[in-house]
Amino acid sequence: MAYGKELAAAIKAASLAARLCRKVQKALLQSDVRSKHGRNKSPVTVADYGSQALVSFVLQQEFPGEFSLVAEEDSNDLRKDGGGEIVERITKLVNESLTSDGSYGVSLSSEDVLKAIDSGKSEGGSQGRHWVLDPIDGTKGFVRGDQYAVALALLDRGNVVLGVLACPNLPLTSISVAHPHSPNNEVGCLFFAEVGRGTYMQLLDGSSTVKVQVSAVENPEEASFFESYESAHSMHDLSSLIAQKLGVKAAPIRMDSQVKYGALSRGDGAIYLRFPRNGYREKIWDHAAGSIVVTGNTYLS
Ligand SMILES: Nc1ncnc2c1ncn2[C@@H]1O[C@H](COP(=O)(O)O)[C@@H](OP(=O)(O)O)[C@H]1O
Ligand SMILES: [Mg+2]
Ligand SMILES: [Mg+2]
Ligand SMILES: [Mg+2]
Repeated sequence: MAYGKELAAAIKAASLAARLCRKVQKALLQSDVRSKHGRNKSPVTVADYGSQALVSFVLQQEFPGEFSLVAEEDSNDLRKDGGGEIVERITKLVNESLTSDGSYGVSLSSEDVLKAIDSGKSEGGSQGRHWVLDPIDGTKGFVRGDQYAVALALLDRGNVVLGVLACPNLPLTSISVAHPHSPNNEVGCLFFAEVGRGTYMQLLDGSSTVKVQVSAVENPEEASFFESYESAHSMHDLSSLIAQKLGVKAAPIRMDSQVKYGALSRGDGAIYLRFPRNGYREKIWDHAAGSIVVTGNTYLS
């Protein structure tokens, strides 16, 4: 495998981060949510920071020396007055995750954690290799108790060459309109794809790996479509108009985050419609991992 070592490290990092996120989501308190930017009220939680610190730390352990990470969060707000207590909580969470895994016999200081978060400040680019991370994609879903993903991808000379999507709340079985989710179904999937090698899904503990396929439906009348849960992220009235013009009959499946790409990659639905509002600029960490997971079987070698 051309990127075998990178893929194994990415799966490991994303799985550890997903475990941390699960724990925080279970115990979620309103005080865990910090308003990151006063202007757009994008939420960020201890889990977003903890996940980024963990992934960054694991990747740097696995690839010392050659390391570039483009990631969503930074430590600016944490370093402000009053951030100390939250940094301690993040540090505790990160250390608990590392201890439970047992592969890295270290304990990080608060400063180590802040540094790990800030190693995600690379500008990326079309030369060399860059990791791309969304430590929690769908923070709004995470806070609501819904869907979210840890999304990690690797760019090599400008191309996405591997992607991992850990989706702790996605049912193992299809969430299509035709197969409504039974409340007893087990949840927690991880999708991974490497260029030329196809897309696979496994449980979050790494077991039960299966190859997945996108939907074979060609007739829009039989297709269902995914869109953002948040109407502020994608214009629902426009997608409903387009779905109608396409002849799609099913109601939209609204879900947060790149979990939509994971669900698409295994054929739960056939279409993903996303229409950001005027002026919004998409970020690479919101699509890099999802894009290769959904197209992973396209150019099999
Ligand atoms: N006004 C906007 N328009 C489009 N996307 C937005 C947005 N505001 C935030 N987002 C992005 O939408 C992502 C969630 O995707 P989705 O809409 O599919 O649930 C968010 O990721 P984060 O939750 O990582 O910040 C965020 O980057
Ligand atoms: Mg965000
Ligand atoms: Mg995101
Ligand atoms: Mg995010």
